[in-house]
Amino acid sequence: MTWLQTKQHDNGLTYLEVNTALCQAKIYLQGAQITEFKPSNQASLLWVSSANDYQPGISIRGGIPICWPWFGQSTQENWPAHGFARTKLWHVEASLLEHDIAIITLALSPQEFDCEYWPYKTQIRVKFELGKSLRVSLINQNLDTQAITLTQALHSYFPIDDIHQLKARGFLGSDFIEFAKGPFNQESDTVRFDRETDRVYANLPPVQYLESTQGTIEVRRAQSQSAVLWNPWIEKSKRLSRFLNQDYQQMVCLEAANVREDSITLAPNEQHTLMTEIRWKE
Ligand SMILES: O=P(O)(O)OC[C@H]1O[C@H](O)[C@H](O)[C@@H](O)[C@@H]1O
Repeated sequence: MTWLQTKQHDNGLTYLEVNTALCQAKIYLQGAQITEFKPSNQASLLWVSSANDYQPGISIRGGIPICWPWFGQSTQENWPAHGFARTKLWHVEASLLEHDIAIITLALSPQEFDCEYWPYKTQIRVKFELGKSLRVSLINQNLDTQAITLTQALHSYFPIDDIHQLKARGFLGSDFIEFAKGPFNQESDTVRFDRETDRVYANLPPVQYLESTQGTIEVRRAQSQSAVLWNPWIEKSKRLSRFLNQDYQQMVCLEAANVREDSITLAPNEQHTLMTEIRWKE
């Protein structure tokens, strides 16, 4: 059996299935969204809601949605939250297996760019490196004649056996904004969860740990000046699409990002790569 297969979900979405000596994974072409990553002999490292219905044109609730070229709500009324890249159809630009590491690059074709939202010539690619760890790089290049400014996030959803027991570590010394208030100084290294949490962190160290009874997930970021930590808790869970009321108990998002004051400005021809790498801590 080949290590890479192209398959189709019953609802029509195309995905890549990866099976190597080191891991199994699924990557949807819509949104360049990885929904499954399981290192061999270890548990899954990504969470997807069982309420998800994999419909064309609708972002999948889980895995790693790509938020681009803006994060959160747009300043423009009625523009989609988290940009347009997460619902567009990407194509496979390259795939190879090197020392058992699967390397797959997806790109967004120029015709998939929505000129209403983004009238600039830009190239974006997502490179997945799948081994014992998962590395995701969002590569932005400005092909325009003017500078462009964008915000972005790799919106990773992680599986947690019980949110009440979770200790998210590695936050000491950072600052965060929450619900339009702050910045607050993060005074302890560990964050615990007992309410809706929706923080944008700045000055955060490059590695955090999600420690729960099933193990510790290590989350690394590079060229990421911000990170978002999110759990919708009880009330917001009821309003979220493709999300069960009790799903908040089993997930947390820790997102490698460049948002708010940490937006990225690219001069003509300039390139920027946002990266996150996740693994089970040995
Ligand atoms: O429902 P979505 O558009 O996918 O957004 C899901 C969540 O994304 C981020 O983590 C934001 O900080 C949250 O405020 C938002 O609720």
